[in-house]
Amino acid sequence: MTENTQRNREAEVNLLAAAREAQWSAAAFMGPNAVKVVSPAKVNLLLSIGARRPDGYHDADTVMHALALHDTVYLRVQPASEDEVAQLAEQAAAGRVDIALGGPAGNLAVAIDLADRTGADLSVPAADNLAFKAADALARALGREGAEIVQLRIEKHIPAEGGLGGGSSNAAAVLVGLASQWGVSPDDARVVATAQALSADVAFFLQGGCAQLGGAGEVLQRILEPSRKAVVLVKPAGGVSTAAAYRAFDEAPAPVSAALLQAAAAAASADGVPLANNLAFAAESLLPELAGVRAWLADQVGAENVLLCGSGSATFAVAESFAEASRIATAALSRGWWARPTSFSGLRAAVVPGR
Ligand SMILES: C[C@@](CO)(OP(=O)(O)O)[C@H](O)COP(=O)(O)OP(=O)(O)OC[C@H]1O[C@@H](n2ccc(N)nc2=O)[C@H](O)[C@@H]1O
Ligand SMILES: Nc1ncnc2c1ncn2[C@@H]1O[C@H](COP(=O)(O)OP(=O)(O)O)[C@@H](O)[C@H]1O
Repeated sequence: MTENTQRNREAEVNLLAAAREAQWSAAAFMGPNAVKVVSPAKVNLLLSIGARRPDGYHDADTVMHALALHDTVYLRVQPASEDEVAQLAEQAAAGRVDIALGGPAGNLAVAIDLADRTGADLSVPAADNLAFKAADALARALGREGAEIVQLRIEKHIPAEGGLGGGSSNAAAVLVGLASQWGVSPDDARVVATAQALSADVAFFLQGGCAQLGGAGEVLQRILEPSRKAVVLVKPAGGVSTAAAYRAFDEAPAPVSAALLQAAAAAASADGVPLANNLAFAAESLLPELAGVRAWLADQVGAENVLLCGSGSATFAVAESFAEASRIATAALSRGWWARPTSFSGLRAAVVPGR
């Protein structure tokens, strides 16, 4: 190969890399076909798991609260020809691109760029991403049979397997983003039913703020006044799988006391809800380091209440102020844990207006 041919080949490769990069750049997500969607984290102020049902799920009475900590989902929808989608399907089947095919007629091609900013380097194949499952389910629910390409860029600040609901929140963000692109209200009954069918946490993120949910955790019961307090989150390196936590729970189920449930039911605002989580014991049996995190947080000056986030592995403490939350987070980081100061918020999965 001559020096010139070599240089041309390198230039070609660089151009290809630049074109690929440009496809995911911020500019690619501007314009009428694109939206930016905020995708918040949650904690469960109350998580009261009950009996295992015949369908394998458990009854759940929970009060969830959105946090200011959030992922950002950029979403672009492009009409395409059937040939284009068929070509993408062929390339995906050959393993050349990571694109998932969904919709009622395999007509929806979904490409996902997951940019993990939590330091964990999360990697999920497009077909397994909850964001794809949401796009697929909504396209089916709305009977959208036309060929379309959906491009998603998910900037993750919420650590996975933390009990912070990041994946579910991304799914809710995709429902809301696609609904806006497809001319449907986010409160449309088909969007709500799709969220509920996906999971309890997805259903919550359509509502956001502070809410009490029943059923298996997907049935909205009532809305509570959100808290304005600061929160510190601490998570050790390991995660807890939600399904594994529920399995461990079944080996030693212990109910939340009736008095506590009554106090939660009587609370009109988030600040009046007593903290409780009867999945915590099961999660600690799976990841014993969690007991150490809990004890350490409870010892910190300025940390008022300490509780495991859902099925773990993050733990939260309500802090006296954002400054206190930041100070505790810094101390936790120096112990090698992931930690963030944040606050309770009234956020829900919602399109950011005016872009
Ligand atoms: C525990 C909670 C608290 O909000 O969430 P995380 O803390 O994991 O985020 C929820 O109950 C989780 O909700 P979500 O994460 O949406 O669960 P799903 O994907 O529907 O279920 C994952 C698995 O958990 C088990 N599961 C979930 C919910 C439920 N009420 N009973 C169950 O037994 C099932 O084994 C299921 O296969
Ligand atoms: N968009 C996504 N973001 C994070 N995790 C996802 C996503 N899609 C699928 N997952 C998978 O779901 C698992 C649990 O994710 P997540 O919802 O963040 O945890 P949790 O239920 O503990 O809050 C991850 O380990 C990952 O494999």
